[in-house]
Amino acid sequence: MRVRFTKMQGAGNDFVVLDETRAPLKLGPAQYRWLADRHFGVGADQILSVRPSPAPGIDFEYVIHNADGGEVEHCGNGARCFVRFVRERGLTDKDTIRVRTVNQLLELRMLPDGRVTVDMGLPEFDLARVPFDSTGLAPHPEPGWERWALPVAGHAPLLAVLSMGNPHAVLEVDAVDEAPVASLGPLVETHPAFPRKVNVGFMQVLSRAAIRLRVWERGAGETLACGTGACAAVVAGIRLGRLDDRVDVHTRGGVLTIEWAGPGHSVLMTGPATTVFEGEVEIPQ
Ligand SMILES: N[C@@H](CCC[C@H](N)C(=O)O)C(=O)O
Repeated sequence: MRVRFTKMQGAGNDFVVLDETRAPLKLGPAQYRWLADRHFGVGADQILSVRPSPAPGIDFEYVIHNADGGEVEHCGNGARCFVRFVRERGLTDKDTIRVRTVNQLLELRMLPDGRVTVDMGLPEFDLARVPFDSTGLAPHPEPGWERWALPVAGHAPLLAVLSMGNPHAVLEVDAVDEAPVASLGPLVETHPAFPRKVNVGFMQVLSRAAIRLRVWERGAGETLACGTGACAAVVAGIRLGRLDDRVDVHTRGGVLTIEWAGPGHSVLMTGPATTVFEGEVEIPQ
């Protein structure tokens, strides 16, 4: 099957974007995996499929697959790339775009400088909805919240657990460059306490308005940036009393600005989104 695609990136988190606004491509998990493969396919952390409006008042629908072929709920950097994609292809000329994902309705705004602001919705702290099974684990209470010591490979990292529409665990480290992202990340990702697995953020607090962050992503491994991971880390840092309500998140691929006014408020994420190239490939069946 021959497919046209656009390669995009947001703070170094990279995507193959597919235009399904005229006709569905009907790809399966093996085909998504091939598109994401950096050796045999195009190469990407996630595949974004842009589909037509599913209902009045909503401009588009978009579907996200991780590099491992699994469908996921949310992708912050992908949402910004999605906006540039529909604008650059002339699919809309709106500055504010409403899009439905598998479990959310998002509002995205194109800024005059080319960056995009995404209303990422409300963070979810109900553990059952993350989902996180705390059976047998004792909470470590903190002023305003709690963290959880998760037994993994002889360690017990203290995790803040929440959902941004997708599941996140955030742990604080002294120096993010030395953090055990590739060794601890997959162990936490697949721990039975997270029945749908989890994205794992390693956060170094620089000041009340700046953090450094690396994320081991569920279904993709470490990426240069994770938008929902940046939101989860900042929300966790605010609830734990370490951060103010507007924070610059320094990732290995760029800076994302996250704002959260507290419970009951949506998280706002602002950052870059860039088209890298367009192409056409024959996907093996
Ligand atoms: N890179 C994304 C997150 C993509 C989905 C994630 N790996 C998951 O499985 O939930 C972002 O920018 O948020």
